[in-house]
Amino acid sequence: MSTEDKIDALIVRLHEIEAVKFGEFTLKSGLVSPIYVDLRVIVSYPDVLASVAGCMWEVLKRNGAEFDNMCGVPYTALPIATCMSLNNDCPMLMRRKEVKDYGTKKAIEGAFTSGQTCLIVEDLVTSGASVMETVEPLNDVGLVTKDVVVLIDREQGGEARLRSHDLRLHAVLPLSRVLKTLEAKNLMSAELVATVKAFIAANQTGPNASGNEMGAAAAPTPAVFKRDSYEHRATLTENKCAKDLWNLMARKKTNLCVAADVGTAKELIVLADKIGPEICILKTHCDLYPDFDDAFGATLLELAAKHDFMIFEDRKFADIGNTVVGQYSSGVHKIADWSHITNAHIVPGAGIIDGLKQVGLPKGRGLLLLAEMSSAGTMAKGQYTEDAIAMAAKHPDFVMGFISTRPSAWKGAWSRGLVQMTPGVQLGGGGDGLGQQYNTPDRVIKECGSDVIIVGRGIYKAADPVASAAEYRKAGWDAYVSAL
Ligand SMILES: O=c1ccn([C@@H]2O[C@H](COP(=O)(O)O)[C@@H](O)[C@H]2O)c(=O)[nH]1
Repeated sequence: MSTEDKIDALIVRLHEIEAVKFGEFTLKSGLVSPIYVDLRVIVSYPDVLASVAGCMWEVLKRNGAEFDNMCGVPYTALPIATCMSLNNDCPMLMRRKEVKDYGTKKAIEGAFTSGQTCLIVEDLVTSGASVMETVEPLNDVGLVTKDVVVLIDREQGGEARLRSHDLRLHAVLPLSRVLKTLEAKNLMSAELVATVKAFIAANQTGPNASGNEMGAAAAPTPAVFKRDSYEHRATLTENKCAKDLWNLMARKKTNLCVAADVGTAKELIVLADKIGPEICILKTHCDLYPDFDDAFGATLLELAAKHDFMIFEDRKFADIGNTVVGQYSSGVHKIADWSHITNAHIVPGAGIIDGLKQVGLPKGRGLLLLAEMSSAGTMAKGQYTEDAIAMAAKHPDFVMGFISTRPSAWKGAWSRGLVQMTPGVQLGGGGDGLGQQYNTPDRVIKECGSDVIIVGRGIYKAADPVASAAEYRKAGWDAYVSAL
Protein backbone atom coordinates (compact mmCIF):
# COMPACT_ATOMS: atom_id res chain seq x y z
CA MET A 1 0.00 0.00 0.00
CA SER A 2 1.35 3.47 -0.85
CA THR A 3 1.86 5.98 1.96
CA GLU A 4 -1.04 8.07 0.63
CA ASP A 5 -3.39 5.05 0.63
CA LYS A 6 -2.28 4.17 4.16
CA ILE A 7 -3.07 7.71 5.30
CA ASP A 8 -6.49 7.66 3.61
CA ALA A 9 -7.29 4.34 5.29
CA LEU A 10 -6.23 5.74 8.65
CA ILE A 11 -8.49 8.80 8.22
CA VAL A 12 -11.46 6.57 7.45
CA ARG A 13 -10.74 4.40 10.52
CA LEU A 14 -10.43 7.49 12.76
CA HIS A 15 -13.83 8.60 11.51
CA GLU A 16 -15.30 5.11 12.04
CA ILE A 17 -14.17 4.92 15.67
CA GLU A 18 -15.40 8.50 16.26
CA ALA A 19 -11.98 9.89 17.08
CA VAL A 20 -12.99 12.62 14.62
CA LYS A 21 -16.64 13.67 14.92
CA PHE A 22 -18.84 16.31 13.35
CA GLY A 23 -21.87 18.03 14.92
CA GLU A 24 -22.21 20.79 17.51
CA PHE A 25 -19.67 20.58 20.30
CA THR A 26 -19.25 23.14 23.06
CA LEU A 27 -15.54 23.41 23.66
CA LYS A 28 -13.91 24.26 26.99
CA SER A 29 -13.44 27.76 25.63
CA GLY A 30 -17.23 28.04 25.22
CA LEU A 31 -17.06 28.10 21.44
CA VAL A 32 -19.42 25.80 19.59
CA SER A 33 -17.32 23.81 17.15
CA PRO A 34 -18.60 21.77 14.19
CA ILE A 35 -15.74 19.29 14.67
CA TYR A 36 -14.42 17.42 17.66
CA VAL A 37 -11.20 15.45 17.73
CA ASP A 38 -10.75 13.07 20.64
CA LEU A 39 -7.87 10.69 20.08
CA ARG A 40 -8.06 9.09 23.55
CA VAL A 41 -10.22 6.35 22.06
CA ILE A 42 -7.46 4.93 19.84
CA VAL A 43 -5.97 2.87 22.69
CA SER A 44 -8.97 0.57 22.34
CA TYR A 45 -8.27 -0.12 18.64
CA PRO A 46 -4.85 -1.83 18.30
CA ASP A 47 -4.96 -1.64 14.48
CA VAL A 48 -5.47 2.14 14.66
CA LEU A 49 -2.79 2.63 17.30
CA ALA A 50 -0.31 0.60 15.24
CA SER A 51 -1.14 2.53 12.10
CA VAL A 52 -0.86 5.89 13.90
CA ALA A 53 2.57 4.98 15.33
CA GLY A 54 3.73 3.70 11.91
CA CYS A 55 2.58 6.80 10.01
CA MET A 56 4.14 9.12 12.60
CA TRP A 57 7.49 7.35 12.34
CA GLU A 58 7.33 7.46 8.54
CA VAL A 59 6.75 11.22 8.38
CA LEU A 60 9.76 11.79 10.64
CA LYS A 61 12.03 9.65 8.52
CA ARG A 62 10.73 11.23 5.31
CA ASN A 63 11.50 14.70 6.70
CA GLY A 64 14.95 13.70 7.93
CA ALA A 65 14.33 14.34 11.64
CA GLU A 66 17.13 13.09 13.90
CA PHE A 67 16.88 12.49 17.64
CA ASP A 68 18.33 10.36 20.44
CA ASN A 69 15.17 9.67 22.41
CA MET A 70 11.50 10.65 22.50
CA CYS A 71 8.96 11.93 24.98
CA GLY A 72 5.16 11.82 24.63
CA VAL A 73 2.98 14.71 25.80
CA PRO A 74 0.81 13.32 28.62
CA TYR A 75 -1.55 11.56 28.41
CA THR A 76 -3.05 10.66 25.03
CA ALA A 77 0.30 10.62 23.22
CA LEU A 78 1.94 8.27 25.75
CA PRO A 79 0.75 4.98 24.19
CA ILE A 80 1.65 6.33 20.73
CA ALA A 81 5.18 7.19 21.88
CA THR A 82 5.47 3.77 23.54
CA CYS A 83 4.58 2.00 20.27
CA MET A 84 7.02 4.15 18.29
CA SER A 85 9.73 3.47 20.84
CA LEU A 86 9.17 -0.32 20.82
CA ASN A 87 8.81 -0.66 17.04
CA ASN A 88 11.91 1.35 16.27
CA ASP A 89 14.14 0.60 19.24
CA CYS A 90 14.29 4.26 20.21
CA PRO A 91 14.58 5.08 23.95
CA MET A 92 11.65 6.84 25.55
CA LEU A 93 11.43 9.37 28.40
CA MET A 94 8.38 10.33 30.39
CA ARG A 95 7.33 13.72 31.67
CA ARG A 96 5.45 13.80 34.94
CA LYS A 97 2.47 16.14 34.94
CA GLU A 98 2.72 16.58 38.70
CA VAL A 99 6.19 16.54 40.21
CA LYS A 100 6.17 14.42 43.39
CA ASP A 101 7.02 16.24 46.62
CA TYR A 102 8.75 13.14 47.94
CA GLY A 103 11.34 10.68 46.54
CA THR A 104 13.34 11.85 43.51
CA LYS A 105 11.06 14.84 42.66
CA LYS A 106 11.94 14.35 38.98
CA ALA A 107 9.90 16.03 36.23
CA ILE A 108 11.50 13.84 33.54
CA GLU A 109 11.78 10.09 34.13
CA GLY A 110 14.09 7.76 32.18
CA ALA A 111 17.77 7.50 31.25
CA PHE A 112 19.31 10.39 29.33
CA THR A 113 22.32 12.65 29.26
CA SER A 114 22.34 16.41 29.00
CA GLY A 115 22.79 17.57 25.38
CA GLN A 116 20.86 14.67 23.85
CA THR A 117 18.14 15.55 21.35
CA CYS A 118 14.61 14.56 22.33
CA LEU A 119 11.70 14.20 19.91
CA ILE A 120 8.28 15.37 21.17
CA VAL A 121 5.33 13.10 20.35
CA GLU A 122 1.83 14.60 20.43
CA ASP A 123 -1.59 13.39 19.28
CA LEU A 124 -3.25 16.73 18.44
CA VAL A 125 -1.96 20.26 18.07
CA THR A 126 -4.22 23.31 18.24
CA SER A 127 -2.26 26.25 19.68
CA GLY A 128 0.90 24.33 20.59
CA ALA A 129 0.48 25.18 24.29
CA SER A 130 0.51 21.56 25.51
CA VAL A 131 3.62 20.81 23.49
CA MET A 132 5.39 23.75 25.14
CA GLU A 133 4.42 22.42 28.58
CA THR A 134 6.51 19.33 27.78
CA VAL A 135 9.32 21.10 25.93
CA GLU A 136 10.11 23.38 28.89
CA PRO A 137 10.89 20.69 31.52
CA LEU A 138 12.90 18.72 28.93
CA ASN A 139 14.99 21.81 28.22
CA ASP A 140 15.32 22.44 31.96
CA VAL A 141 17.17 19.12 32.36
CA GLY A 142 19.51 19.87 29.44
CA LEU A 143 17.73 18.00 26.63
CA VAL A 144 17.66 19.66 23.23
CA THR A 145 14.29 19.81 21.44
CA LYS A 146 14.09 20.40 17.70
CA ASP A 147 11.26 18.27 16.32
CA VAL A 148 7.63 17.62 17.22
CA VAL A 149 5.61 14.88 15.56
CA VAL A 150 1.84 15.02 15.72
CA LEU A 151 -0.97 12.91 14.33
CA ILE A 152 -3.46 15.75 13.67
CA ASP A 153 -2.67 19.43 13.27
CA ARG A 154 -5.89 21.43 13.52
CA GLU A 155 -4.16 24.16 11.50
CA GLN A 156 -5.17 26.83 13.99
CA GLY A 157 -1.78 28.44 14.51
CA GLY A 158 0.09 25.73 16.46
CA GLU A 159 2.71 25.26 13.76
CA ALA A 160 3.63 28.97 13.74
CA ARG A 161 3.77 29.08 17.51
CA LEU A 162 6.13 26.10 17.66
CA ARG A 163 8.25 27.59 14.86
CA SER A 164 8.66 30.73 16.97
CA HIS A 165 10.33 28.45 19.55
CA ASP A 166 12.59 26.87 16.87
CA LEU A 167 10.54 23.69 16.83
CA ARG A 168 9.71 21.91 13.58
CA LEU A 169 6.22 20.39 13.44
CA HIS A 170 5.82 17.15 11.45
CA ALA A 171 2.10 16.48 11.02
CA VAL A 172 0.79 13.22 9.61
CA LEU A 173 -2.67 14.70 9.13
CA PRO A 174 -3.17 18.42 8.68
CA LEU A 175 -6.92 18.87 9.31
CA SER A 176 -7.48 19.98 5.70
CA ARG A 177 -6.20 16.55 4.59
CA VAL A 178 -8.70 14.81 6.89
CA LEU A 179 -11.57 16.87 5.42
CA LYS A 180 -10.42 16.23 1.84
CA THR A 181 -10.34 12.47 2.29
CA LEU A 182 -13.68 12.29 4.15
CA GLU A 183 -15.36 14.36 1.45
CA ALA A 184 -13.83 12.24 -1.32
CA LYS A 185 -15.11 9.08 0.43
CA ASN A 186 -18.59 10.64 0.78
CA LEU A 187 -18.31 10.64 4.55
CA MET A 188 -18.77 14.42 4.72
CA SER A 189 -20.84 16.78 2.60
CA ALA A 190 -19.24 19.72 0.80
CA GLU A 191 -21.36 22.06 3.02
CA LEU A 192 -20.02 20.47 6.21
CA VAL A 193 -16.45 20.73 4.92
CA ALA A 194 -17.05 24.43 4.23
CA THR A 195 -18.52 24.93 7.74
CA VAL A 196 -15.53 23.29 9.40
CA LYS A 197 -13.06 25.25 7.28
CA ALA A 198 -14.83 28.50 8.13
CA PHE A 199 -14.70 27.65 11.84
CA ILE A 200 -10.99 26.86 11.68
CA ALA A 201 -10.28 30.06 9.75
CA ALA A 202 -12.25 32.14 12.23
CA ASN A 203 -10.56 30.60 15.26
CA GLN A 204 -6.87 30.96 14.74
CA THR A 205 -4.67 31.08 17.82
CA GLY A 206 -1.93 33.66 18.10
CA PRO A 207 1.73 32.75 18.75
CA ASN A 208 1.29 33.48 22.47
CA ALA A 209 -2.02 31.71 22.89
CA SER A 210 -2.48 29.22 25.64
CA GLY A 211 -5.07 26.58 25.04
CA ASN A 212 -6.35 23.13 25.60
CA GLU A 213 -5.30 20.74 22.87
CA MET A 214 -8.53 18.77 23.18
CA GLY A 215 -9.95 20.92 20.48
CA ALA A 216 -10.41 24.07 22.51
CA ALA A 217 -9.46 26.91 20.25
CA ALA A 218 -8.45 30.00 22.15
CA ALA A 219 -11.58 32.11 22.21
CA PRO A 220 -11.45 35.62 20.86
CA THR A 221 -12.06 38.19 23.62
CA PRO A 222 -15.76 37.62 24.27
CA ALA A 223 -18.20 40.46 23.72
CA VAL A 224 -20.06 41.64 26.82
CA PHE A 225 -23.82 41.56 26.31
CA LYS A 226 -24.78 45.02 27.56
CA ARG A 227 -28.01 45.46 29.58
CA ASP A 228 -30.17 47.91 31.51
CA SER A 229 -30.16 48.01 35.30
CA TYR A 230 -32.36 45.61 37.24
CA GLU A 231 -34.26 48.64 38.60
CA HIS A 232 -35.13 49.74 35.10
CA ARG A 233 -36.08 46.27 33.96
CA ALA A 234 -38.53 46.08 36.88
CA THR A 235 -40.51 48.77 35.08
CA LEU A 236 -40.70 46.72 31.89
CA THR A 237 -42.43 43.58 33.12
CA GLU A 238 -46.13 42.89 33.53
CA ASN A 239 -45.59 40.02 35.96
CA LYS A 240 -45.68 40.84 39.67
CA CYS A 241 -43.16 38.19 40.60
CA ALA A 242 -40.64 39.39 38.01
CA LYS A 243 -41.08 42.98 39.21
CA ASP A 244 -40.49 41.86 42.82
CA LEU A 245 -37.41 39.90 41.78
CA TRP A 246 -35.83 42.73 39.75
CA ASN A 247 -36.35 45.09 42.68
CA LEU A 248 -35.10 42.58 45.21
CA MET A 249 -31.90 41.97 43.23
CA ALA A 250 -31.25 45.70 42.91
CA ARG A 251 -31.97 46.34 46.60
CA LYS A 252 -29.97 43.41 47.97
CA LYS A 253 -27.22 43.53 45.34
CA THR A 254 -27.31 39.84 44.55
CA ASN A 255 -28.23 37.79 41.49
CA LEU A 256 -27.42 34.47 43.12
CA CYS A 257 -29.99 31.67 43.20
CA VAL A 258 -28.92 28.64 45.22
CA ALA A 259 -30.13 25.22 44.09
CA ALA A 260 -30.56 23.53 47.46
CA ASP A 261 -30.56 19.92 46.30
CA VAL A 262 -29.70 18.56 49.73
CA GLY A 263 -30.94 15.26 51.15
CA THR A 264 -33.68 16.37 53.56
CA ALA A 265 -36.05 19.25 54.25
CA LYS A 266 -34.34 19.68 57.60
CA GLU A 267 -30.96 20.24 55.94
CA LEU A 268 -32.58 22.58 53.44
CA ILE A 269 -34.02 24.79 56.18
CA VAL A 270 -30.66 24.95 57.99
CA LEU A 271 -28.88 25.84 54.72
CA ALA A 272 -31.49 28.46 53.77
CA ASP A 273 -31.10 30.22 57.11
CA LYS A 274 -27.31 30.32 56.72
CA ILE A 275 -27.04 31.42 53.10
CA GLY A 276 -30.24 33.50 53.07
CA PRO A 277 -28.38 36.83 53.40
CA GLU A 278 -26.43 36.12 50.19
CA ILE A 279 -29.18 35.09 47.78
CA CYS A 280 -32.06 36.48 45.77
CA ILE A 281 -33.71 33.07 45.23
CA LEU A 282 -33.69 29.71 46.97
CA LYS A 283 -34.41 26.97 44.44
CA THR A 284 -35.97 23.77 45.72
CA HIS A 285 -36.80 20.30 44.38
CA CYS A 286 -39.44 19.45 46.99
CA ASP A 287 -39.74 15.85 45.78
CA LEU A 288 -36.11 15.29 46.86
CA TYR A 289 -36.88 15.66 50.56
CA PRO A 290 -38.22 12.49 52.27
CA ASP A 291 -39.24 14.52 55.34
CA PHE A 292 -41.33 17.04 53.35
CA ASP A 293 -44.45 17.89 55.37
CA ASP A 294 -47.21 20.47 55.52
CA ALA A 295 -45.02 22.83 57.58
CA PHE A 296 -42.34 22.98 54.86
CA GLY A 297 -43.83 25.86 52.87
CA ALA A 298 -44.64 28.02 55.90
CA THR A 299 -41.14 27.57 57.38
CA LEU A 300 -39.50 28.45 54.09
CA LEU A 301 -41.72 31.51 53.63
CA GLU A 302 -40.68 32.73 57.09
CA LEU A 303 -37.03 32.42 56.11
CA ALA A 304 -37.71 34.13 52.79
CA ALA A 305 -39.23 37.08 54.64
CA LYS A 306 -36.45 37.11 57.25
CA HIS A 307 -33.63 37.17 54.68
CA ASP A 308 -35.40 38.84 51.75
CA PHE A 309 -35.27 36.11 49.12
CA MET A 310 -37.82 34.43 46.85
CA ILE A 311 -38.62 30.73 46.54
CA PHE A 312 -38.44 28.88 43.23
CA GLU A 313 -39.73 25.29 43.15
CA ASP A 314 -37.94 23.78 40.14
CA ARG A 315 -40.85 21.44 39.42
CA LYS A 316 -40.44 21.40 35.62
CA PHE A 317 -44.13 20.70 34.95
CA ALA A 318 -44.59 18.83 31.69
CA ASP A 319 -48.19 17.55 31.52
CA ILE A 320 -51.43 18.69 29.93
CA GLY A 321 -53.18 21.77 31.30
CA ASN A 322 -55.80 19.89 33.32
CA THR A 323 -53.23 17.72 35.10
CA VAL A 324 -50.84 20.52 35.97
CA VAL A 325 -53.68 22.46 37.61
CA GLY A 326 -53.88 19.67 40.23
CA GLN A 327 -50.12 19.13 40.47
CA TYR A 328 -49.48 22.83 41.06
CA SER A 329 -52.35 23.61 43.45
CA SER A 330 -52.84 20.47 45.51
CA GLY A 331 -51.46 16.95 45.94
CA VAL A 332 -48.69 16.33 48.45
CA HIS A 333 -46.71 19.47 47.80
CA LYS A 334 -49.24 22.27 47.19
CA ILE A 335 -46.49 24.17 45.39
CA ALA A 336 -48.52 27.25 44.49
CA ASP A 337 -49.12 27.94 48.19
CA TRP A 338 -45.47 28.55 49.04
CA SER A 339 -43.35 28.90 45.91
CA HIS A 340 -43.23 32.33 44.31
CA ILE A 341 -41.77 30.95 41.10
CA THR A 342 -42.05 27.66 39.28
CA ASN A 343 -41.20 26.42 35.81
CA ALA A 344 -42.50 24.29 32.95
CA HIS A 345 -41.42 22.51 29.80
CA ILE A 346 -43.35 23.52 26.69
CA VAL A 347 -43.53 19.96 25.31
CA PRO A 348 -47.30 19.62 25.89
CA GLY A 349 -48.04 22.89 24.04
CA ALA A 350 -49.64 26.14 25.16
CA GLY A 351 -52.24 24.38 27.38
CA ILE A 352 -49.66 23.86 30.09
CA ILE A 353 -49.27 27.63 30.52
CA ASP A 354 -53.04 28.13 30.59
CA GLY A 355 -53.39 25.47 33.30
CA LEU A 356 -50.59 26.80 35.51
CA LYS A 357 -51.78 30.37 35.03
CA GLN A 358 -55.27 29.50 36.27
CA VAL A 359 -53.69 28.58 39.60
CA GLY A 360 -50.69 30.90 39.82
CA LEU A 361 -51.83 34.26 38.47
CA PRO A 362 -54.43 34.96 41.23
CA LYS A 363 -51.70 34.26 43.79
CA GLY A 364 -49.22 36.64 42.11
CA ARG A 365 -46.88 33.82 41.07
CA GLY A 366 -44.47 33.76 38.12
CA LEU A 367 -43.66 31.05 35.60
CA LEU A 368 -40.34 30.37 33.89
CA LEU A 369 -40.31 28.43 30.63
CA LEU A 370 -37.42 26.05 29.98
CA ALA A 371 -36.20 27.55 26.71
CA GLU A 372 -32.77 25.94 26.94
CA MET A 373 -31.11 23.49 29.32
CA SER A 374 -27.60 23.21 30.66
CA SER A 375 -27.18 19.48 30.08
CA ALA A 376 -25.19 17.98 27.21
CA GLY A 377 -27.29 16.87 24.24
CA THR A 378 -30.35 18.88 25.32
CA MET A 379 -33.20 18.93 22.80
CA ALA A 380 -34.19 22.41 23.97
CA LYS A 381 -32.56 24.37 21.17
CA GLY A 382 -33.32 25.88 17.77
CA GLN A 383 -37.02 25.81 16.92
CA TYR A 384 -37.89 24.54 20.40
CA THR A 385 -36.29 27.59 22.00
CA GLU A 386 -38.01 29.87 19.51
CA ASP A 387 -41.37 28.29 20.34
CA ALA A 388 -40.77 28.84 24.06
CA ILE A 389 -40.01 32.51 23.40
CA ALA A 390 -43.17 32.90 21.30
CA MET A 391 -45.32 31.22 23.99
CA ALA A 392 -43.88 33.50 26.68
CA ALA A 393 -44.78 36.57 24.62
CA LYS A 394 -48.45 35.53 24.71
CA HIS A 395 -48.55 35.51 28.54
CA PRO A 396 -46.63 38.59 29.74
CA ASP A 397 -48.77 38.72 32.90
CA PHE A 398 -47.73 35.25 34.04
CA VAL A 399 -44.56 34.13 32.25
CA MET A 400 -41.77 36.01 34.00
CA GLY A 401 -38.81 34.67 32.08
CA PHE A 402 -36.81 31.64 31.09
CA ILE A 403 -34.40 28.99 32.14
CA SER A 404 -31.82 29.61 29.46
CA THR A 405 -28.16 29.15 28.77
CA ARG A 406 -27.31 31.67 26.06
CA PRO A 407 -30.05 34.28 25.72
CA SER A 408 -27.52 36.73 24.24
CA ALA A 409 -27.81 34.70 21.04
CA TRP A 410 -31.57 35.25 20.81
CA LYS A 411 -31.07 38.62 19.15
CA GLY A 412 -34.48 40.22 18.39
CA ALA A 413 -36.28 37.66 20.57
CA TRP A 414 -34.48 38.82 23.71
CA SER A 415 -36.82 40.88 25.85
CA ARG A 416 -35.74 43.31 28.58
CA GLY A 417 -38.61 42.64 31.00
CA LEU A 418 -38.13 38.87 31.06
CA VAL A 419 -35.72 37.33 33.56
CA GLN A 420 -33.07 34.94 32.30
CA MET A 421 -31.94 32.34 34.84
CA THR A 422 -29.05 30.02 34.10
CA PRO A 423 -28.14 26.76 35.84
CA GLY A 424 -24.89 24.88 35.26
CA VAL A 425 -22.71 27.43 37.03
CA GLN A 426 -19.46 26.73 38.86
CA LEU A 427 -16.40 28.90 39.36
CA GLY A 428 -14.14 26.22 37.88
CA GLY A 429 -16.30 25.38 34.85
CA GLY A 430 -16.23 21.73 33.65
CA GLY A 431 -19.00 19.15 34.09
CA ASP A 432 -20.27 16.46 36.48
CA GLY A 433 -19.90 13.26 34.43
CA LEU A 434 -23.71 12.93 34.15
CA GLY A 435 -24.29 15.52 31.48
CA GLN A 436 -24.24 18.72 33.52
CA GLN A 437 -22.11 21.40 31.85
CA TYR A 438 -20.73 24.28 33.89
CA ASN A 439 -19.92 27.83 32.97
CA THR A 440 -18.37 30.47 35.22
CA PRO A 441 -20.60 33.20 36.75
CA ASP A 442 -18.68 35.84 34.83
CA ARG A 443 -19.28 34.20 31.47
CA VAL A 444 -22.92 33.37 32.22
CA ILE A 445 -23.77 36.98 33.04
CA LYS A 446 -21.49 38.95 30.75
CA GLU A 447 -21.26 36.81 27.65
CA CYS A 448 -24.29 34.51 27.73
CA GLY A 449 -26.62 37.35 28.71
CA SER A 450 -28.17 35.83 31.84
CA ASP A 451 -29.57 37.75 34.83
CA VAL A 452 -29.53 35.14 37.59
CA ILE A 453 -26.90 32.48 38.23
CA ILE A 454 -28.19 29.19 39.63
CA VAL A 455 -25.53 27.41 41.68
CA GLY A 456 -26.07 24.06 43.40
CA ARG A 457 -23.18 21.78 44.27
CA GLY A 458 -20.66 24.62 43.95
CA ILE A 459 -22.21 25.96 47.16
CA TYR A 460 -23.97 23.29 49.17
CA LYS A 461 -21.14 20.77 48.70
CA ALA A 462 -18.44 23.34 49.52
CA ALA A 463 -16.53 22.92 52.79
CA ASP A 464 -17.93 26.30 53.84
CA PRO A 465 -21.23 26.90 51.98
CA VAL A 466 -21.67 30.39 53.44
CA ALA A 467 -18.22 31.55 52.30
CA SER A 468 -18.82 29.90 48.95
CA ALA A 469 -22.22 31.62 48.55
CA ALA A 470 -20.53 34.94 49.32
CA GLU A 471 -17.91 34.22 46.66
CA TYR A 472 -20.51 33.33 44.00
CA ARG A 473 -22.61 36.33 44.98
CA LYS A 474 -19.64 38.66 44.44
CA ALA A 475 -18.72 37.02 41.12
CA GLY A 476 -22.31 37.26 39.84
CA TRP A 477 -22.79 40.83 41.00
CA ASP A 478 -19.44 42.09 39.66
CA ALA A 479 -20.27 40.53 36.29
CA TYR A 480 -23.69 42.25 36.24
CA VAL A 481 -22.15 45.62 37.06
CA SER A 482 -19.64 45.29 34.25
CA ALA A 483 -22.44 44.37 31.80
CA LEU A 484 -24.33 47.61 32.47
O1 LIG B 1 -31.20 23.04 32.42
C1 LIG B 1 -31.24 22.88 33.64
C2 LIG B 1 -32.37 23.12 34.41
C3 LIG B 1 -32.30 22.96 35.76
N1 LIG B 1 -31.16 22.56 36.38
C4 LIG B 1 -31.16 22.45 37.85
O2 LIG B 1 -30.20 23.38 38.38
C5 LIG B 1 -29.48 22.80 39.46
C6 LIG B 1 -28.02 22.74 39.10
O3 LIG B 1 -27.29 22.16 40.15
P1 LIG B 1 -25.68 22.01 40.14
O4 LIG B 1 -25.39 21.22 41.38
O5 LIG B 1 -25.14 23.41 40.20
O6 LIG B 1 -25.29 21.28 38.90
C7 LIG B 1 -30.12 21.47 39.71
O7 LIG B 1 -31.11 21.64 40.69
C8 LIG B 1 -30.78 21.10 38.39
O8 LIG B 1 -31.93 20.30 38.58
C9 LIG B 1 -30.05 22.33 35.63
O9 LIG B 1 -28.97 21.98 36.15
N2 LIG B 1 -30.11 22.51 34.27
